[in-house]
Amino acid sequence: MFVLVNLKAYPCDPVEVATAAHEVSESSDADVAIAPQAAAIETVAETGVETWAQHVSPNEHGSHTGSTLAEATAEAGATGTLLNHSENRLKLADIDGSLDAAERVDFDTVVCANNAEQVAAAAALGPDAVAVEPPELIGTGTPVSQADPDIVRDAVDAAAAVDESVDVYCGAGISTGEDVVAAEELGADGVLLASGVAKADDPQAALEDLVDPL
Ligand SMILES: O=C(CO)COP(=O)(O)O
Repeated sequence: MFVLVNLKAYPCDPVEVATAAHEVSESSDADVAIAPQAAAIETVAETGVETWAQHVSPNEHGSHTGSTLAEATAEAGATGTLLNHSENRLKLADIDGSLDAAERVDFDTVVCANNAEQVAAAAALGPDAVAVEPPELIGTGTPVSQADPDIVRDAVDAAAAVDESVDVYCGAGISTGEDVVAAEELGADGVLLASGVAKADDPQAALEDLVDPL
């Protein structure tokens, strides 16, 4: 299972979380990656953990003040990017443009979506993976696999109907190893989570618990 920890804009120590994630990834069957704030990509990548951007712009080098370029995040050490997170929704054309930008630097890509219909649309754009995250469950601690497992099943079917090669992750409310196993049993290839690790008193223990049953 792929475990992608999105640090959002939480006030955690990204290097502490990344160091723990690297250790847990090395000593378990899970692949754990961290998506920190853009400004922390370099220090996070230096820990050796797989490092992702939370977003990249469709823009290339040029007069684009405020843009987070795929090229800049790649130079800092990122190897993948989230796109269209529910807290940073994009227009369809911008998702497509950002996927092109990600392709320029050979990034892995995950396009987030709220439901199966959006998963199908996102899968049609050709990312490596889509992630279904019902916004109403984000940050609640109630996992989508428990609140409405059909959301995950339907997302898996919707992505496969469009493109079998697109992986499906699920997220929202995931914080325990039991939640990760439930996601796997529903057909997900990975999980996307945030507060269960970024807001934990002991991020290393939270990460160990997440991958323990895998
Ligand atoms: O938005 C999420 C991951 O990108 C999910 O957040 P939580 O894990 O805090 O519910």
